[in-house]
Amino acid sequence: MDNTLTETITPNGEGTISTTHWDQDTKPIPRLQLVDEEQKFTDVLPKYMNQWGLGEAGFKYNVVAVFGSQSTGKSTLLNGLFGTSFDVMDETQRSQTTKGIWISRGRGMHVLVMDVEGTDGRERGEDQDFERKSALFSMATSEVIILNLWEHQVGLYQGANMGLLKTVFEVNLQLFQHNQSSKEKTLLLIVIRDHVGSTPLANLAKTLQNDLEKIWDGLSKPEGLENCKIHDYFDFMYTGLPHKILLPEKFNDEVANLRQRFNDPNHADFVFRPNYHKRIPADGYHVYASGIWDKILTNKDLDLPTQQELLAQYRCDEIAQVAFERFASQLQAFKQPILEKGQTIDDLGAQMTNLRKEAVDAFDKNASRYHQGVYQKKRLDMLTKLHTQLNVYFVGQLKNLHKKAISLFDATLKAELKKATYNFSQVVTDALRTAHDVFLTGAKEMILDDTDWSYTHELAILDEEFDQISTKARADEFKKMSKALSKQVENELADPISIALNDPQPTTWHKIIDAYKSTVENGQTTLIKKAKSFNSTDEEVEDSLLDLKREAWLVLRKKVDEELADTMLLLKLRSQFEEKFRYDDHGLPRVWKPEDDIDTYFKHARDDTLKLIPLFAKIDLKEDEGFDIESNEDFDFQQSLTILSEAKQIDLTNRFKRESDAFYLEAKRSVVATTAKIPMWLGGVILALGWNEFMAVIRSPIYLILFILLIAGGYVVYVLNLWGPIERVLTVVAGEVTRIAKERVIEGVDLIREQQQQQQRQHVVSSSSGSSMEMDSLHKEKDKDE
Ligand SMILES: Nc1nc2c(ncn2[C@@H]2O[C@H](COP(=O)(O)OP(=O)(O)OP(=O)(O)O)[C@@H](O)[C@H]2O)c(=O)[nH]1
Repeated sequence: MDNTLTETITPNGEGTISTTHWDQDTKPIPRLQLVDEEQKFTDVLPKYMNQWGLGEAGFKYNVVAVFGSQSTGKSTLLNGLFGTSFDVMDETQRSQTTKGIWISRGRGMHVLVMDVEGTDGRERGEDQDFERKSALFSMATSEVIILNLWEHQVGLYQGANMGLLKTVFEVNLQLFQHNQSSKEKTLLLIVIRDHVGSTPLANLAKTLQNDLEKIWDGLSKPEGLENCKIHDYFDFMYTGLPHKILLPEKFNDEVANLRQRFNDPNHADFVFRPNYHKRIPADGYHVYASGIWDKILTNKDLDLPTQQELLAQYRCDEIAQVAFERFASQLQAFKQPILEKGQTIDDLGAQMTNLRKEAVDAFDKNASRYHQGVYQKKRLDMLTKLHTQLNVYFVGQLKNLHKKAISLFDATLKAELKKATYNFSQVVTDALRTAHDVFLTGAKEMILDDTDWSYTHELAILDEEFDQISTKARADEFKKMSKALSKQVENELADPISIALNDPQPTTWHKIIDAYKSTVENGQTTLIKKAKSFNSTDEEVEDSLLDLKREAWLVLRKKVDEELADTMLLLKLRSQFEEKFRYDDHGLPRVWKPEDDIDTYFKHARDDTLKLIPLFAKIDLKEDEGFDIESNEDFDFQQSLTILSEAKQIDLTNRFKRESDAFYLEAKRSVVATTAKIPMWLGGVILALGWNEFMAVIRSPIYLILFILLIAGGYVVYVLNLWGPIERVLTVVAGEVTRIAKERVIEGVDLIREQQQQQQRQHVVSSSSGSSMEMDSLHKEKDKDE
């Protein structure tokens, strides 16, 4: 059988089967016992629905059930009408054939056909229980009920068929008692079998209709439905069929005609009107039908609309679950690792939209056919569930966008600030714009419709971080600038301070202060220029200028301290002193003569030099009246003016005095040296006394050669500067000789002592016993020796 049957949609929106496509529907159509003799509902209906090609039919299928007394040719009629293969009674047995409820599909049409066990069955005796249950089930699940009647039973108001009809009406009222506004109708197609024709069908129909209304009126109706009419719930159609056995051909022709009413939507008496449809999507039919049967079995109130709602809830949940599982599996493979690695996913928003659309479409496709209230609610639930899942990605991506924007901002700032020239505030503005764009573009792209997702909080945090980064960058740049300015100040101040302090004068400090002022002025000009690019406020600039002044002053102090460190200061004093003491007014070195008054010179020079100590001791602002630098808790200007403490000054004075004394002595000694010359006569005496020795040397060639060698050797030693090595060699040799000589002397002394001890031992042995006097003398001698 072709399961992919095409359908046409009728103007009323319902699908129906295009008969031209059913030509190949010739294979046997499987049938299924829906409810068995044990009143158990089948588990395999979904499988059969698929086999019949109705699994995906949605609303495009119809259901018809047949009702009637046992062995009234119901199965025969259904097989003839729908091409089904329900069991037909064997003429020879005449026993009940249809047990329970059977179902199959009509050949060439999307119609579920139910063959219901005949009523009044001998096999069941008086048990009317199953009749009621099967009627209830058929009414709840079918659009059209075929009622099978023998012609001769028409008018027999008290007959078995009338009991059956009463049951049908009663159960129908039960189905709608809880939802009285519902006007779902069922078509009762009454087929009069073995219609001979002597009584026109119309007359039979009229009689039957009267009977039916009588039955209806006689029903005890539920509360609220007391005045309802039979036509509120039922439409009626009547048809007659000739005797099958006696007029088989006519019977077949009429059955074929009757089939048209089920098959041709354009037929005037087409039975499957949309308002009869139970609105149960084909994929939920088994759940619905089994649920109804379950309710019937457990004797619970069977309320059709509630059943439909329950079915909708069940099926919508099922459909949502399938759609969600598919969505979840797609989502799982959806680059989660990328987000975990801190990277961003391109087009995440578009991809999430697609995934969501796919899931919602899958849900809508099947679930939209169910109860609309339930469907809409479940759809919202599903969307919430999808959004919860997707929100994880939204939040993850937002976090990574945040990181991306921060690192971009940071990197851009760093790169731009490395350049030789830049305008800080411009650099920050540009970097901020770029980073913002990256974040906002990514964040906006991810916001899905119908969500309350927002990135404003993240954006606020991001802005705060941008602010922190730019503030830090600004502070760093300012620090760098201050450092550069300090360096500049240091360089500019170094020479003037050094020069001024090496040539101490009363104006020394004035010169230094002047240098400080001009340096600070230069620095301030630079600072004001740069501060503009930092968008600094006047207050900030003011503070920075003050800082610069203090900074520069500290640099000045540092340089002064270096220049006036103890050794440096003593050096300066000594050079000043030497200048005055050792050089004359023309700057030439003084050669002291005995007549020079060294004491006076020395005193003047020393006193003048010592006067410099108080000059160096404190920065003098006499000539710079009003010069001041605002102090703060870390900086005390007045205190910074003192260079040398009192104690230090005394210490330096003493140390310098000691050093200067040396110059005095040296001067005195140089006078003595120039005065103590060797007198001329002494040369004459030496010449006279050494004349003979000189002549002896000159005359003796040996002496002369030795003398010349001695002189030459001495010259070589002098020229090659060998006196040092020679001296060391001589020292080593002398040391060695001394050592050897000492050893020899010790050896000699030991030998003599040994000989003496031997002699004494011989003397003691020969006198065998000596007097104590002798022993004493011996001991004394030994002690003496020792
Ligand atoms: N007189 C008469 N007999 C018929 C007609 N149609 C079928 N039969 C016979 O009636 C007998 C019962 O036919 P079924 O089709 O089995 O009747 P049924 O109502 O399905 O029987 P159960 O399923 O047992 O209730 C068979 O022997 C048929 O040949 C008919 O139109 N007129």
